[in-house]
Amino acid sequence: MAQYTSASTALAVIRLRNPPVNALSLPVLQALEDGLKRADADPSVKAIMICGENGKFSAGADIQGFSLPKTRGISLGHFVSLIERCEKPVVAAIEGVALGGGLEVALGCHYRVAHVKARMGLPEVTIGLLPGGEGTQRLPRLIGVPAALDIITTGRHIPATEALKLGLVDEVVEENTIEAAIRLANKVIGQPLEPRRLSLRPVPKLPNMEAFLSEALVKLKKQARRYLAPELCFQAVRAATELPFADGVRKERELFNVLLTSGQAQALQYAFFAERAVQKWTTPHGSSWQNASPQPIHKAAVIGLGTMGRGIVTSLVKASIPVVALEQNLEYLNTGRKAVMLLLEREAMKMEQGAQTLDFHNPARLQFTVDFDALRDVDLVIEAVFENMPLKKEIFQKLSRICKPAAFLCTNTSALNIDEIASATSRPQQVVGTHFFSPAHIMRLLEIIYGHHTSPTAIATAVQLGKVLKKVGVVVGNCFGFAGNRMMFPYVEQAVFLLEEGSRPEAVDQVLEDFGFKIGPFRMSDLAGLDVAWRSRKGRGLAGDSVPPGTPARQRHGRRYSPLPDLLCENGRFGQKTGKGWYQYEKAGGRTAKPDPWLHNVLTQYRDTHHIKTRFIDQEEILERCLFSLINEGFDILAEGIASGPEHLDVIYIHGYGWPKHRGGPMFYASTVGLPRVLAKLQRYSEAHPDVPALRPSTFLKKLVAVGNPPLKEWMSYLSRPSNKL
Ligand SMILES: CC(C)(COP(=O)(O)OP(=O)(O)OC[C@H]1O[C@@H](n2cnc3c(N)ncnc32)[C@H](O)[C@@H]1OP(=O)(O)O)[C@@H](O)C(=O)NCCC(=O)NCCSC(=O)/C=C/CCCCCCCCCCCCC(=O)O
Repeated sequence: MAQYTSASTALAVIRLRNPPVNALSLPVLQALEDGLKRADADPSVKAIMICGENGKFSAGADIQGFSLPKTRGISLGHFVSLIERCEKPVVAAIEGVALGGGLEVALGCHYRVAHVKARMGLPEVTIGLLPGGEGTQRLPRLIGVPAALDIITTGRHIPATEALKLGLVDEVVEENTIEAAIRLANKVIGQPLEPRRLSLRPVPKLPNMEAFLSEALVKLKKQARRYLAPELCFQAVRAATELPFADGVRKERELFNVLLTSGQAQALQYAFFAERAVQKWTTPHGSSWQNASPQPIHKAAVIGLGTMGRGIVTSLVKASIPVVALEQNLEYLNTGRKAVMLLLEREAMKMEQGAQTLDFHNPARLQFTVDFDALRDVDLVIEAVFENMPLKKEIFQKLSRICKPAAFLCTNTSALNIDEIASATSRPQQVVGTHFFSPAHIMRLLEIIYGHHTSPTAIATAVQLGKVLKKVGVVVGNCFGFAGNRMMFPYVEQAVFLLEEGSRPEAVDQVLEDFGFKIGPFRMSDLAGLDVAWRSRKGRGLAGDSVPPGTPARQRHGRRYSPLPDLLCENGRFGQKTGKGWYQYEKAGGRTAKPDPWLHNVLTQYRDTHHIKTRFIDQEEILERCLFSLINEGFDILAEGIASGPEHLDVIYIHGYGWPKHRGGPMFYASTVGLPRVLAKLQRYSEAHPDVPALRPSTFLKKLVAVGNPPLKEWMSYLSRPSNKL
């Protein structure tokens, strides 16, 4: 828990010990206190060093423990103050990470020595909290308000070199941190400790403190979208500028308790563990890390340099994987090359700020070609051409002939059948879906889709590739739209139905943006381009010439259908790219959405033509119909074994679809609303709209309500058998 030893007669060593990251549990903190008291009482001890076991200082308070009743009333500040008040110099030896409560412990120490590879930070804001171990009061006193506010409100990790520049640490070493800390401890024995006690220091003044704080608050509020923690972090830091230390600490504790009981902290902590849970993937057939080893990818290829392909190439280059980028002709290749180079230059500039370099001018690292033969020696190919099954099959047939037998063949598709694509090859076991999200070099989600024949090794290799690309890879089964888009279809469908019934794009978007989405469904469709889904609907016989004559305008296959999106496309309104879609924009490619009187007129005429009685639709109905239909689909996906748990769907939505993280993801949100309420509302909406299957409650949801609304982590145990539609 925390081991007490002595490095020499004069030096006591307290080693935090709680693998894997030395999280601060109650036993760790108790042992820390015992160690301090023992060292204080021992006259032969002249200095104390605090370090962490296994090359990691500490990743902070044990996040699992926040909700436990036994931790109520426990103050980390008490332990940090004990360190600071120590009459013998205390030196922190920081290796690996010192995060959250870990860094607060280090701030209680009189001196800090860090290894050059160590990272420090106060990431509590990312789990819905604030640094509640007096960190909001000590850090501004040490490094000033602007830097402290940045670190506390963003939660970003600071590399040791930056920490040294900021004055967060006293020394950075390249070799043995423990020895360097011992040296420093021996050097400072006998020196006055008062100036080293941060609680006694004043907060450094700024000539324009009030203006600085007001501006920072405006910025934070703009980004927060109902996410409480950044603003409360701000208030705690402001308290440090206005109040004496002890009063600031009281304020910090008060704000911490508001966050702890807000529900947002619970959602964000759930999201933290969900992200880690999905990395331990399994499939209904029993494949998992346990029985599959990823193969190394020394060289990759990307086919197609459209928007997706460009982002994927950029991601691979950033991960130092040599890439062959292939296009169908020289004209497309040159356009693609220029676009990729631009992206890489931008990325290189960003990386330079963090003292990293990006080498992409070397042809051994990035090669552009129109020749499929250049793909002979690659270990993995990612095909990223547009969503056209015959084209994808033609490419996979070619790849099957040209690539070496061990090569993995990935398809970047957002909905198409992996098995059908794999059927074009002689190695379906090596075919896997890799659904990147646009922009692919920025968005963190990677949906990894296994087909009927995909081998565990191929899945493991794709998951490992995701890790190397710094993505969150979520393994799902094969069905139309996979997990993410399949849940998105009913959401967007409801949004359009709401327009038919009387609402407007701006009203629907506003409700969902107020809920916390980055952008509502109509702004999102305009951004993505309405033509993409139109092409898909035409391909599936839902729109255009392939619709059988005599089909009612607002019905397909006996279900309600809205031709409104088709109508927009027929008028050349493809969204931002054409300057018009559900909104109007300042120009083609413009970003500022303005309500469009043209659309409002079209909606009025449309309702008249189809004899739809317009009614006022309130915010509650907008929110529930959009979200509950999406969640309902999620329950079907779980029941079919397409995703292995609700956490998977939540991670997909947080990292791929702009779901507000402080609401934990759609399935977590459903659990907070209460499944009986979700079911009751779906039943009501379904009765009002019997021709909309997406509103018909899922059998699995009904079952969970019937068994008494169990907690989310128990849901999967109510499925009688793990099944998959494959
Ligand atoms: C950067 C990381 C540290 C490491 O990243 P990586 O190498 O990629 O590894 P991971 O897969 O992320 O993590 C490995 C495993 O470790 C688990 N983990 C990581 N951090 C914690 C943590 N802080 N608590 C619990 N468990 C943690 C992780 O789940 C993995 O487990 P598994 O292998 O999947 O099973 C990265 O992990 C990271 O960023 N971690 C989070 C850092 C963070 O957010 N820190 C802030 C924590 S909040 C805090 O410090 C708040 C302080 C203020 C007030 C506190 C008041 C309460 C005081 C005492 C309460 C003590 C409760 C005690 C309960 C008890 O005794 O039982």
